[in-house]
Amino acid sequence: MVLPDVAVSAPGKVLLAGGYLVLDRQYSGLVFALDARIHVHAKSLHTSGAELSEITVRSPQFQDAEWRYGYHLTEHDGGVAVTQLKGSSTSTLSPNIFIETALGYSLTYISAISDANIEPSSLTVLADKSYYSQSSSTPASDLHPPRFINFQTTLSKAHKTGLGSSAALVTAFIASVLAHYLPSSIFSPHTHASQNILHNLAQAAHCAAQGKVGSGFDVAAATYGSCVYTRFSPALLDGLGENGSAGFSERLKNLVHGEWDVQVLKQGVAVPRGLRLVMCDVDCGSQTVGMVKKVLAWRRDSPQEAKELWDELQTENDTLRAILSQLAIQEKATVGGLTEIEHWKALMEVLASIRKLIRKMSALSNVPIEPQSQTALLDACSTVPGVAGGVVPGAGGYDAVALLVADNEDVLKGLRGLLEDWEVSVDGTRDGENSGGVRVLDVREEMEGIRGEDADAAAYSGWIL
Ligand SMILES: Nc1ncnc2c1ncn2[C@@H]1O[C@H](COP(=O)(O)OP(=O)(O)O)[C@@H](O)[C@H]1O
Ligand SMILES: C[C@@](O)(CCOP(=O)(O)OP(=O)(O)O)CC(=O)O
Repeated sequence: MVLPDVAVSAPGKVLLAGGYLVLDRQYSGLVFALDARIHVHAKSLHTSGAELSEITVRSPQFQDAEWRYGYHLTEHDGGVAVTQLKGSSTSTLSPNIFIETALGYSLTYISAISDANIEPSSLTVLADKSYYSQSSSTPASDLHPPRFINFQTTLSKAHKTGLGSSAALVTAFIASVLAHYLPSSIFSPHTHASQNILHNLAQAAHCAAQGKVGSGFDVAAATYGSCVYTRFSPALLDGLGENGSAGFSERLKNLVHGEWDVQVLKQGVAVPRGLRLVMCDVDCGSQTVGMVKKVLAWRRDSPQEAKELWDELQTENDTLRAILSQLAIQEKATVGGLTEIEHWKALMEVLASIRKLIRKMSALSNVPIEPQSQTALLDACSTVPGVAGGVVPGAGGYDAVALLVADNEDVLKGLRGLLEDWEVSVDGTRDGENSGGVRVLDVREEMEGIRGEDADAAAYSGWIL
């Protein structure tokens, strides 16, 4: 049977409100998908016959980014095991744990639910520019710059901008493999039922590859798009075991088809017309390792203090969502009229109030969630005309700020002007040490999650072998 060429894309994310809180099912996170996407194209691989069971994955925007896998059904219902094959002249032996795990989980799921013949295939990963801070390989004067650029470095040397590349990659990759091997009556990225399957499978694979169970808001955004996210109980993944262990195939199928207590609310989540999200990447060698552990340790040690603060934060986060959604419904927020309406003031106030509570959490937990240099940056951005305010997104730290601004070019110009010579330094370090510039990323919010793409799209030509 001839299997179709397919392409699927998944968006990046920003957790605008609810960092840390979202780790607990009692609270939720307001997550926006971003229009920076990772695409995965899949097609049949016509081998010369030397290696029959082979799947090749390439990420051609990076140097040495080709991985070849052999695969076979294991004994005792252990699922489909994949093993990285020795490189050809162009392929690398350095593993890509996210791709390897996503491939093993997808093939195991396919073999558990169907008789599909897993023929050799070739997958190509293409990421939008904003995932990495590398300077573009195309001149700025180019009127029609290509969608995908050569990042001219290796994956391990590339400087990530924190948009959630591994979650978007794993989600798009699994969707692409399922869409390639399964008939569209069984899996199609647009149907709700398929999205639930994809979400569950991607969460399981992403946790396995990461070696930890986070809240999963990034995989939820990659699948469903912008939403209010209440996490799944981590216990759901208990007992799944490793790919290849006896009975893994059945356990994975049951997990993916089972009831998940995750909650994804899309209604009432919007950025109104006339407003937009802006992400700024801070190029600062910050050390954020261990921040989650430290915040959770503070919460364990001071449960009452933490509960009061988190409840207050949740209320403000809900208010932020409500203001945005009311504005979206009213659609009064035209570019010219926006600053006049009452909601604009309310939006500024709620962002300021969220920041105040986050700074309180920073102080109480002694974790630099909104460190002083980010306070200075956010304060300065908030003085630019047309900027309602901003926050440190996700876990916070020195890496990024997210702003809500009137959607027009003058505001962006104002911001770029401010940031041109701005330097953020890790608090307590000397000038120039551990410091870096700030860049407005070319991304904005987007409502949609996983998306089937045209496999023959012109943007892919030249990248697919
Ligand atoms: N474009 C890509 N091509 C291939 N692998 C990728 C790509 N983007 C991300 N990955 C995989 O995801 C890993 C990065 O994941 P991680 O460090 O968790 O970053 P993030 O916070 O962006 O998710 C990479 O080491 C690689 O395995
Ligand atoms: C602390 C958190 O609630 C949010 C972290 O959000 P980030 O967006 O900072 O995450 P990474 O992209 O994984 O670095 C942890 C979680 O929800 O898993």
